[in-house]
Amino acid sequence: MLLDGKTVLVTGASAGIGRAVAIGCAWHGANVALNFARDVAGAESAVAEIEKLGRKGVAIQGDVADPQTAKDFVAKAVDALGRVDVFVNNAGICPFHAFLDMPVETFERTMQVNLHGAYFMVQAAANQMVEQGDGGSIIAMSSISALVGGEYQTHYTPTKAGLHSLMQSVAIALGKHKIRCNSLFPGTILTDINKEDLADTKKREYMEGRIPLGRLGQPEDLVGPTVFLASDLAQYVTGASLLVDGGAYVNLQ
Ligand SMILES: NC(=O)C1=CN([C@@H]2O[C@H](COP(=O)(O)OP(=O)(O)OC[C@H]3O[C@@H](n4cnc5c(N)ncnc54)[C@H](OP(=O)(O)O)[C@@H]3O)[C@@H](O)[C@H]2O)C=CC1
Ligand SMILES: C[C@H](O)[C@@H]1OC(=O)[C@H](O)[C@@H]1O
Repeated sequence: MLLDGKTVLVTGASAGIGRAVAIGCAWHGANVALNFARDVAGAESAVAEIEKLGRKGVAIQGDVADPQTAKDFVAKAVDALGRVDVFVNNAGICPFHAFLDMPVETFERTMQVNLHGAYFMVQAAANQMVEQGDGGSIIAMSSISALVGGEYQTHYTPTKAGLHSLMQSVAIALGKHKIRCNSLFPGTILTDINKEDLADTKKREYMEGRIPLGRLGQPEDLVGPTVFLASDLAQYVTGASLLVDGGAYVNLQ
């Protein structure tokens, strides 16, 4: 199995993409520690799924916007599972809002969760990998939004571009430690984050119509790309990004 014997940490894994990726990594052989903020039942059921696959799973609660959460998550994951081979920075929010009257708190919270939180999480995971001395893989759940704009996402798209920029810089900083750092760029994936936005049938049909593969994404669509970047199949891939969008980005006209 591609992730046999590896320990994977995933942030924001009580629901959506993070949950699918955590369970998917276990399916491919990994033990998994998952971070979440509020959804205890979601996190516990993800651990139950991981254990059903015969792997170890542990759920650790913490708000990634607090820099201390990063140190605590990595320390508790190492206590429970022994080490960190793969770190998936996935936790994120996207409270859709117009630009001209964006509340300061919405802007700041989005930055703190999506970008500041990622910075300290990646730093904590990288320090653990450096201490272990045998490399690792860091994967950021960035977005197609790192490449394109969104009218109601002016606070969000910069966090996704920033996340990819962080991966590019840490790929250089951590290369000497054999730690690879890459970004995934999901397109529109059906999860709670956009449930309300896509409840608008006209918008949903427009979005679907833009996708050459003919459908919006499901959280499970991110499992294969994550496992690839996590595994030794990607041993010479670092500082890279991979679009997982059914072809939406290239469909201009
Ligand atoms: N869905 C999409 O179309 C796309 C999503 N992405 C990115 O993928 C990632 C996952 O999104 P998605 O699965 O759709 O979203 P969901 O809303 O379905 O899930 C978000 C997850 O993040 C957790 N989370 C939210 N805030 C925090 C926090 N402060 N600290 C720790 N955990 C937190 C939630 O946990 P809890 O509920 O327990 O708080 C939940 O487990 C995000 O970074 C998003 O930007 C990128 C491109 C497209
Ligand atoms: C939440 C949105 O539906 C989703 O988030 C992203 O990053 C994608 O670009 C979509 O806009």
